[in-house]
Amino acid sequence: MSNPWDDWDHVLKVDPDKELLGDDTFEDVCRTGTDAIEIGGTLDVTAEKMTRVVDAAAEYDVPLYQEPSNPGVVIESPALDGYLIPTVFNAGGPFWITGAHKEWVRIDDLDWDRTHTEAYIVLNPDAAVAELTNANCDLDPDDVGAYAKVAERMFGQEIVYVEYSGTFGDTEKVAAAHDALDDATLFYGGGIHDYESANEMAAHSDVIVVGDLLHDEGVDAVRETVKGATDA
Ligand SMILES: CC(C)=CCC/C(C)=C/CC/C(C)=C/CC/C(C)=C/COP(=O)(O)OP(=O)(O)O
Ligand SMILES: O=P(O)(O)OC[C@@H](O)CO
Ligand SMILES: [Mg+2]
Repeated sequence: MSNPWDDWDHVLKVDPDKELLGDDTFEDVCRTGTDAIEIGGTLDVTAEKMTRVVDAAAEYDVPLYQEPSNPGVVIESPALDGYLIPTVFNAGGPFWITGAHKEWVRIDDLDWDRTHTEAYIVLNPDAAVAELTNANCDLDPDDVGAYAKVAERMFGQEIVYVEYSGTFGDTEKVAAAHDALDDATLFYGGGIHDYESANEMAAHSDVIVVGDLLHDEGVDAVRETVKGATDA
C-alpha cells in the first residue's frame, strides 16, 4: 500500500506555541515548497493553538498533518489530511509507548483511516521531548538500527523518526536506521538550518523535517532546506 510520504523529501514542522518571524505569513509558510506541514511541539501546545495554525493553513494546497504530543491537543478539522501519532521507542517508561495511546482511544472516537504511526527514536538528551519522556539517548548506531527494525517488523510502524530536535545529528546513527528499514519511511529531524545540512541528512534518510528554523530564521531559510532535500 502506498502512503503520501513515500513521495516526500521535506516536511516543515510548525510549532503552534511559537510565532512566525517578522512579516512571514501562513501563506508564505505553505508556499516554501515543502511536501507537507506537520503541526506539533512538545511543550505548551493546546487545542486552541493547534486550531489557529490549522485554520490559517487550511486554504492552501499543502498537505496538513497534526502531530499531537498528548491526547488533549488533538483537534478535528476537515482541513487535516491526517494524524501522525508518535510512540517513543526509547522512552524511560510505558506512558509514552502505550499509556497515552490507551487513554486517547478510551476517551475519543478515532478516525482510523486518517491515523498513522510514527516510531520516535529520541537522541538529543537536551531536547524537551527527551526530558519529557525520560528517553535513553545513549544509543550506538546498532541500537538505533535495531529499534528501527523492531518498529517496522514487530510493531508495524509506518514511519520511523530519528529525532535530534534542536541539534544536528550523527549521520552514522541516521544511516543505521535507514539501512534497517525496508517498508517504513525514515524521517530525520534536528538542527537542519541551511542547504548543506538539509542535503547531507537527506542523503541518509527518506524525509527531512525542519522545525525551529521557520520560527527563528523564517521562510526564506526554509526554502533553502527544501532545495537541499530535493537535490539529494
Ligand atoms: C497518543 C497521543 C495522541 C499522543 C502521545 C504522543 C507521544 C508519545 C508524545 C511524546 C512526545 C512527542 C514525541 C512529541 C512529538 C512532537 C515533538 C517531538 C516536537 C518537537 O518538540 P521539541 O522541539 O523538542 O520541543 P519544543 O519545540 O516544544 O521546545
Ligand atoms: O526544530 P528542529 O531542530 O529543526 O527539529 C525538527 C523536528 O525534528 C522537531 O521535532
Ligand atoms: Mg521545537
